[in-house]
Amino acid sequence: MSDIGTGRGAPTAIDAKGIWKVFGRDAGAFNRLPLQARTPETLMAVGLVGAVQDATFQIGRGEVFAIMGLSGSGKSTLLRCLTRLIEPTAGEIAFNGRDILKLGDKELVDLRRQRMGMVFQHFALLPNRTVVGNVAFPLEVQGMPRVEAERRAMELIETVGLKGRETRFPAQLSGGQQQRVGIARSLTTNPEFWFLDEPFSALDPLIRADLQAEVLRLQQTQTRTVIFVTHDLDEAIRLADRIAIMEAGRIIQIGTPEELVTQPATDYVRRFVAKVPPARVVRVASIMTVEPGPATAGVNADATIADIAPQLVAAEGRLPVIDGARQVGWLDRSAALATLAVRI
Ligand SMILES: Nc1ncnc2c1ncn2[C@@H]1O[C@H](COP(=O)(O)OP(=O)(O)OP(=O)(O)O)[C@@H](O)[C@H]1O
Repeated sequence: MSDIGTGRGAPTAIDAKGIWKVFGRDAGAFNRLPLQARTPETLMAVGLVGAVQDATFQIGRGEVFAIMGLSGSGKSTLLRCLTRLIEPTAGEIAFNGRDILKLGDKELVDLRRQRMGMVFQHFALLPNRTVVGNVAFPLEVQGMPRVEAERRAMELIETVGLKGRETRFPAQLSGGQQQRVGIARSLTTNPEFWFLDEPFSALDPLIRADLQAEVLRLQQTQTRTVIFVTHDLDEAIRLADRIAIMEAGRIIQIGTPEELVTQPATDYVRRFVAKVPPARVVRVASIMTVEPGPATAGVNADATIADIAPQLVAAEGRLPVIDGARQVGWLDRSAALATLAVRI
């Protein structure tokens, strides 16, 4: 399988270690608790809520990383800790090796303005600015002359499919269009880190699918490190290289969609992924026979079995598997068809 885009093998962009976020009247009491006493039960006994508990993970540069779980499991709190919109109670967070919890206010503002883009469920557009005025705003804040900022804004407005609506005000747009403005605005500064918190959940299914496709398209043209929160497994599978599953403040498994479906760590994860058809997540590379050969055409090692269903229908026997321009193996047609038919 290719490492590009999966973040595997890529340098670590975000390194989070032992992150806790505790809410409560005396949240400071948490840091006075001995390490072994930092359990949900003890916290509850002293009137604290462990919204995020001991989260440790790395995200590779260029990786799309989803945080998912049921309502109240701590997804938004974790995302906000990563951007320091909420200060973690304990833990370490490094971006490209630099500890962001040690940044002063000005450095943090600079980091957010120059290298982070953020999109939230509620669009938070400026009501008195037009579409182009909203999208250009982050660049103007950075000091770019208005004409230049608006020129760059126009490019992004076109990218998100809002050309022709640039002089409208937010109130004159539908929810989906407003969210597109939010997406364009979050990208004007060409951020290295893109944080999205349930960006599409207020939208109807067709617009949602359009915007998901837009995110994938943008990711192919300008690779960035993307961290997004969703409670929609379908969305996570579609967009993410890896998914972190949270339950009651803890990350209980991190894996590719295929790993979560084929090797769920707990019953909770198993129930979460129970409805996912394996063919949607199992990749050709996982079930092929490794055997280099001379073929230059065949099925892509990185494709899912569902992706190659039309080729399976037409094929006989086995299909060459291609990675880049090389044949890396063979895919047995009946083994692949079994994935389509079977639940794991
Ligand atoms: N400011 C706060 N004060 C106290 N408790 C909070 C605060 N913010 C969040 N919590 C609690 O922390 C836990 C995690 O909340 P969070 O919003 O991160 O969950 P979530 O998984 O994003 O949920 P949802 O999908 O419903 O948005 C919840 O129990 C919530 O009640």
